[in-house]
Amino acid sequence: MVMDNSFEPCDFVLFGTMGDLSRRKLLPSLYQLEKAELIHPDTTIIGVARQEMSKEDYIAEVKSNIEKFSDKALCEDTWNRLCERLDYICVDMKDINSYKAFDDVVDPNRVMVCYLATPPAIYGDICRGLHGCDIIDSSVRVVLEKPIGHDLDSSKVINDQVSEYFNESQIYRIDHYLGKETVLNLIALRFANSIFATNWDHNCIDHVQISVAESVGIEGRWGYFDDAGQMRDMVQNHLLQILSLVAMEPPATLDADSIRDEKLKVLKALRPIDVSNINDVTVRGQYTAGFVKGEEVPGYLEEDDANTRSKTETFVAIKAEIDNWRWAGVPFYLRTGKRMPTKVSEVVIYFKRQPHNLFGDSFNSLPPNKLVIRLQPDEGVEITVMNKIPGLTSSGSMDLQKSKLDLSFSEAFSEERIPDAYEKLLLEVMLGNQALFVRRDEVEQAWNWVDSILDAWNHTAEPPEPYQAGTWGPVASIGLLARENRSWYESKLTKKR
Ligand SMILES: NC(=O)C1=CN([C@@H]2O[C@H](COP(=O)(O)OP(=O)(O)OC[C@H]3O[C@@H](n4cnc5c(N)ncnc54)[C@H](OP(=O)(O)O)[C@@H]3O)[C@@H](O)[C@H]2O)C=CC1
Ligand SMILES: O=C1O[C@H](COP(=O)(O)O)[C@@H](O)[C@H](O)[C@H]1O
Repeated sequence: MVMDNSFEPCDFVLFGTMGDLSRRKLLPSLYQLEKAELIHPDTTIIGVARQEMSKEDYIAEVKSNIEKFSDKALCEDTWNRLCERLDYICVDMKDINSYKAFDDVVDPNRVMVCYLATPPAIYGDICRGLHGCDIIDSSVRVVLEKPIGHDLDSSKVINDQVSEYFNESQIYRIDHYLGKETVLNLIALRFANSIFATNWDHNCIDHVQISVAESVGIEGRWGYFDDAGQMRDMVQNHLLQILSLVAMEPPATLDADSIRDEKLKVLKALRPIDVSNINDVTVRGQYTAGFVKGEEVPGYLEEDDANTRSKTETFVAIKAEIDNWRWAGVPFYLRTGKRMPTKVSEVVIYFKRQPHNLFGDSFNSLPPNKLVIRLQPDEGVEITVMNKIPGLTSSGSMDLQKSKLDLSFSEAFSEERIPDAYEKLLLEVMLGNQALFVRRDEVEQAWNWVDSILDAWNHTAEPPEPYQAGTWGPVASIGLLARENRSWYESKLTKKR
């Protein structure tokens, strides 16, 4: 391990340590960081929840969770080191008096990281409670989970509550897609390769597709999901972050604000969608019963705890446009949904056809160049290029064939384990690097764009279009591209099934 001066020990406090996110993602990620020897030897990890539990019981809980959610058998050596760091306190986060428990477990002279894996509605209570026991100073960092709010106004309220006690430089807003290796690779791909850097605009690119398909349904989270829908759950954050990275201008440096300034400019340039164009540029759907990977699954309205009249969308497709010099006339088609045939996230850049045909019919019948960036799974990059079919012809013409240059990360970097996004983000927050976290103005600008779409959907009062689980969404989503003589990219992962 290389530990430089920025690597300080900290008290890492995990609020909501018994919740779903902590169990499935955060605790296993801390274990992986321990395994990679990336946690400072003096760092402590303190779980906070409202149930009475001894430290020993907490440690046993954490162990069984890591065993359940890690991909490999527990490494005893790693576990022994991790469990030495663990402690637990019982706090009712809404009760200011219960924060006294912190006095016994945190050291005021060390950096404290407060990870709020709780409902956002209690972020304000937690900040007030920490302030009440006098442990907030400029060295304390607070990590906020998404979604921050339900719309622009409620997100401002939450951000204001947190900002009463923390400066923006202390606030780390998580969008876990920013911790995915392949999402980060968008920056490397664009700005470390002149073949892409110089061709990345309306002169060369016809359109862009961003698809984030999930095969899972709502995973027992009806209460949360029905209030949110796919628009708030996925588009407001993950898809708009991917879009910003694909479309942003080159940042001056890789420091946090250089990148965030450029992403913000993209979000500000998104053409508003409202009642005047909602039906032309958006499609929303809701899954009905069907089969995913051969297994029968219920429809959204038949999920546990469902309100059978819900109009919440589980699928969204949008034709987005960015009104700036670089992207004039280049549509960005976004698509995301639950209960689709397979889990796959891809960005596909469709380049324009060459202006003059030297090659006759074979040129016209082949699609122009395409760059496919596979974000997950089977992470990699694929480029479609034209080649001459080898051989002799009497006419002197050339017959073309498309071929693929396919770089699969698992083959190219076979020695490297691809870390989970949360591992990367937990490490960054311990290092105090904000580059992979979302700034307040980005969150609010994203809400601004999304709110207008949600308002327009409410105004039209039309229900989402049904689509059968295990399909690619409502038929209208095909129409969104077909009427412009385009079609959704068919992932090679779908073809493999
Ligand atoms: N789960 C996921 O996959 C994802 C979650 N998120 C976000 O992460 C956050 C946590 O989500 P998730 O883990 O699913 O939620 P859960 O409801 O599973 O967990 C929340 C935790 O907070 C605790 N809590 C709530 N109120 C209090 C209180 N007053 N005092 C003490 N503890 C309290 C709960 O304790 P108790 O068990 O006692 O109720 C629970 O352990 C949310 O902001 C969510 O939007 C973001 C992306 C994905
Ligand atoms: O934030 C969320 O993301 C997951 C999808 O994340 P992934 O890393 O598995 O692609 C989504 O299922 C969940 O509903 C949402 O809250």
